[in-house]
Amino acid sequence: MTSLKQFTREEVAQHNKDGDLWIIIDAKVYNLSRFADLHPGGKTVLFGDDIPGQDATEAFYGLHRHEVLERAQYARLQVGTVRGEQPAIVGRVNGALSKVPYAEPTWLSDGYHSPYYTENHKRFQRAVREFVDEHVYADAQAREADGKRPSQSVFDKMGEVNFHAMRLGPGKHLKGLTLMNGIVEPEQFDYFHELIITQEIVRTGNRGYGDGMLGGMVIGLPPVLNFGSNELKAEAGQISHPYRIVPDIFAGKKFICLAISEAHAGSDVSGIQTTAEKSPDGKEWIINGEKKWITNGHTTFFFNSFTTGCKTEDGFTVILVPRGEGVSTKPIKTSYSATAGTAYVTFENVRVPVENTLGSEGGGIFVILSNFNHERWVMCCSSARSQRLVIEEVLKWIQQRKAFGRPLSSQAVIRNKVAQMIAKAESLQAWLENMTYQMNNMTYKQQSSKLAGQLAFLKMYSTQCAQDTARDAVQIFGGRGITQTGMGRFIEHYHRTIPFDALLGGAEDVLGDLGVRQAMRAMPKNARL
Ligand code: HEM
Repeated sequence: MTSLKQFTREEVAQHNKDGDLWIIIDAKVYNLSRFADLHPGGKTVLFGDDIPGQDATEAFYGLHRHEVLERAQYARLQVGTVRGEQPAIVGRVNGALSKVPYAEPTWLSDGYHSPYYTENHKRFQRAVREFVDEHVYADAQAREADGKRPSQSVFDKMGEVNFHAMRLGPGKHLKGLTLMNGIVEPEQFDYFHELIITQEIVRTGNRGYGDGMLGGMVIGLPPVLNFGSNELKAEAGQISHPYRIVPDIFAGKKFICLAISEAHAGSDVSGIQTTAEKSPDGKEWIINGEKKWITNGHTTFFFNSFTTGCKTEDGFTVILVPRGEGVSTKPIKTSYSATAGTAYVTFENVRVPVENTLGSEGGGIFVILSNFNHERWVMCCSSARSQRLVIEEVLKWIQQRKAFGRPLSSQAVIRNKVAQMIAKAESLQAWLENMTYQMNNMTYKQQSSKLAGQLAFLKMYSTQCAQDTARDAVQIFGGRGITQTGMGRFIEHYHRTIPFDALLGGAEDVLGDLGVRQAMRAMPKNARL
């Protein structure tokens, strides 16, 4: 910036015609003379009232995100600054907390208090935010745009600080690992640390990328950790055996996903038609069938494994199937996001050792159910945080966008919609933190009996709120809320991808029903009005 020239406003005003066009945006002087013909918004708009040679700050921010000016090809249009003036508008600052009201949960907002978070959680949050902003954010924007899987370099970087391992929550799997460069000890790592990790990833604003970022591992690996043999998991360091997958998965070198649903079976696991039969010598499973809607099934095609639900002689059995002969995947086009790698997975006479069985033969339902509470809680963490991101986008938009000569925020109907969004996001986070505190203080068994209903309700309510918020945000952003580039790009993505949350991990109605049935079971039989 020091080499940039300074101009008076009068000097800038001389450049006001076709072929010699300058404008001022936030005290910065831009030469648009050659760019005018290439401007994505057209040439004529650049010659509208009070634009050529003038201060176009307000007009610019009514039509563009700040990030436009940060892109290299546009940043170089800046030729100087206005003498005696300083740019005041701040864009995204890596690692920083947002100053926009309600953009951060209260525990990260100035002057608020929380009984839940320790100094260690705060330090951890700062480190994770810096990490995500520095190493993940840009990749999330680029991959969501081109529909490819998250870049291997990002998986590798995350592996270096054991990010992938931490996404599975507290537990034995963390033993001996250095977490986030040693900020938190493995024994100290709790569900609030995990909540922080999940909520910070969500801030990239790309829901599909979030799932592409090993969503399949978060649901596919716990059955291996909890029910796989030691031989199958292998200790750190012994990574050469093809089935010893855990250390490689934590390093971001191998991948895993959960392969349960099929064309005939979603919530209704008993409808599964993929079969696993024993070979004549009893040493191998021979697997045949087709799985559908498998998150990460396609994009994590290198060295991946499938935690697969199969129909066996004894009922339903879960088997770890490494990619190999007879396994093929192909992408499914959904309204969601190609980055998530949603796939068909076909098994044709695939042979795996019987040692790859997870849990007991016929005991697959238990293996799958044992995962549900954690999976739903993770989804609540991400849903509560992504709603806050929408609020931040909306608050900025209604401040900078003018309609009928006034900012959108001057319309009571708009303020009312925003009020609903904020009330929902705040109540979700408060409930979520309560649940997280309970998880930290309950045994696994207590969690199963006491939290299944609560988490079912929380997940149901999170996705109901999310859909209301998405719909209202689109109304507020208008056409830009359905446009994949430009000012409403996060809103468009959110609105398009949010129905997915309401289906995965239990559809809303099923979850509500589960919670009430559990409550009825716990009713004192002698209770009367
Ligand atoms: C440094 C100066 C500018 C740059 C680099 C720039 C760049 C861009 C870009 C990249 C877009 C496409 C946005 C998208 O992704 O959808 C765009 C759209 C547009 N720009 Fe500019 N622009 C500049 C100045 C202006 C000015 C001064 C005006 C006039 C008020 C203007 C009016 C528009 C309009 C009307 C659109 C279409 C917006 C929409 O459909 O939502 N631009 N501009």
